Amino acid sequence: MTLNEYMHPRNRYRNNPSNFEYLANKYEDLKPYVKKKSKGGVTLDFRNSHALRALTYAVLKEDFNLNIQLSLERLIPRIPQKLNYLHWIEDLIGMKEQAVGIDIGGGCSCIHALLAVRMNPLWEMIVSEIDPLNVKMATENVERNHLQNQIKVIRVDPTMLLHGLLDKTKQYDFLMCNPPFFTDIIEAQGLSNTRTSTRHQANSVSTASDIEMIFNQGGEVSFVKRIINESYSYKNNVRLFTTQLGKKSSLTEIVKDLKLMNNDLHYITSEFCQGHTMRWAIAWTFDQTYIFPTECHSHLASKTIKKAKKKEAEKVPLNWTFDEKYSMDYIKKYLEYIFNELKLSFQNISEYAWTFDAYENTWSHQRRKRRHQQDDEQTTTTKRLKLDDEQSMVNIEQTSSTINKIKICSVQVRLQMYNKKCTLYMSFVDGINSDAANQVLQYMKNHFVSYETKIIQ
Ligand SMILES: C[S@@+](CC[C@H](N)C(=O)[O-])C[C@H]1O[C@@H](n2cnc3c(N)ncnc32)[C@H](O)[C@@H]1O
Repeated sequence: MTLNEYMHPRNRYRNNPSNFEYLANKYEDLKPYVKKKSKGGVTLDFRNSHALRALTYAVLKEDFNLNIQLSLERLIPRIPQKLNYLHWIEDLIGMKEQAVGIDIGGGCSCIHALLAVRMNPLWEMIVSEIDPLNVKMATENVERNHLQNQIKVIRVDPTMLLHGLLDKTKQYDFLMCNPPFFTDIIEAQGLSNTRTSTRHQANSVSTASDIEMIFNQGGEVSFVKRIINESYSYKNNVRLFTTQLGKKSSLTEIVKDLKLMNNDLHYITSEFCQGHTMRWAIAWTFDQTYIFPTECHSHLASKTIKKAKKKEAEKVPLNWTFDEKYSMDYIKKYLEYIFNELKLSFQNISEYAWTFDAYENTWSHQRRKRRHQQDDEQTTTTKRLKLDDEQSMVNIEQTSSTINKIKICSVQVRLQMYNKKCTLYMSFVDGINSDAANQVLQYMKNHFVSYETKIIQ
């Protein structure tokens, strides 16, 4: 079973895998490795490291205008899987146009940082690495693409992770990491329990060196636990910490630990799928005002893919994309205008994200409601006049307002900029009317033009 349909929705290879034949005709170095199949079409031997490297070169040049050099003695990155991780980060940080990120262990390719800044031209990346060859090649790859103003490759000591790399006077939007996966050479060679005996041979070659694959003080679990421990010292500097994991068992172990910790960090987990490969991921933050976007949560359970997918479909946030001419700030003003107009009790959770609670339906049948409201106001005035003498008005009003406090809905609202267009996302969180977010969105759409006219006048 291929997992491509579970790739990130913005992953350009999700419905459009690389065309090997086209690439082979265009890129001479790839040509020798692309073979015609007897039944038509072409194939590439993923177990041949030369073929894998030539394909990576071709894909990066063709789709990202990136020229890189890779060593056959080091990890050759799989681009579609890297995109899954990066798009997830883009979602986590709210599609920020400007961001500063950190990549722990950039490898010789420096792939996370190169793709990150290619897709987000205003981002900056700080990349750490312990392996001298990787540092040299990563630096050259950055220079080869003239991205040294945006990407800094820093050689660190193997005992260092965050301490000594991060600057406590600076702010970073995210941290990412693809840690060395294995505990020792036995595990790295697949001789221990990472693959069960019933699983077939890996579909592609691994060119990773020992230094890249092995963290001999406990593999990726220990590596990530160390990052988590050190992250406490930078809770006010880094908004979102993330890491990828090569094994599901590592995720289970780390989550078990996090649950036991009585701490002020909150986290989510997710999976990245591509071809026959799955990777796992975890994101955590100490920012109590931050709400993880719904689409970033884990959405796959290997054995119940269909069920999970259906559930996920129900959770997909409503969205509304605006014309390029509307800035995020304009839409922000509009939203806050609507929240006030509909008397929704709202709270900013970040610059472009809110939650609102509604305790009465103020968006449907507005005219009738307004008439009712006027009637009610008249009755209240009469009551007030009658009761003023008895000094009991306050009590009555307080009692009736608490009696009516049944929550219709809590809704999460976010704005994100992508390709110069602002998109509004709304997700129903809880309450008695699960369609309420949809109804409010409809109200917003219906009143957008009249708001614009009002503003222009
Ligand atoms: C699995 S590789 C990931 C390479 C690349 N980011 C990728 O995804 O293809 C892990 C990398 O982390 C580096 N590394 C190991 N310990 C490190 C440390 N303490 N600080 C920074 N990098 C480290 C290794 O040299 C290796 O290049």
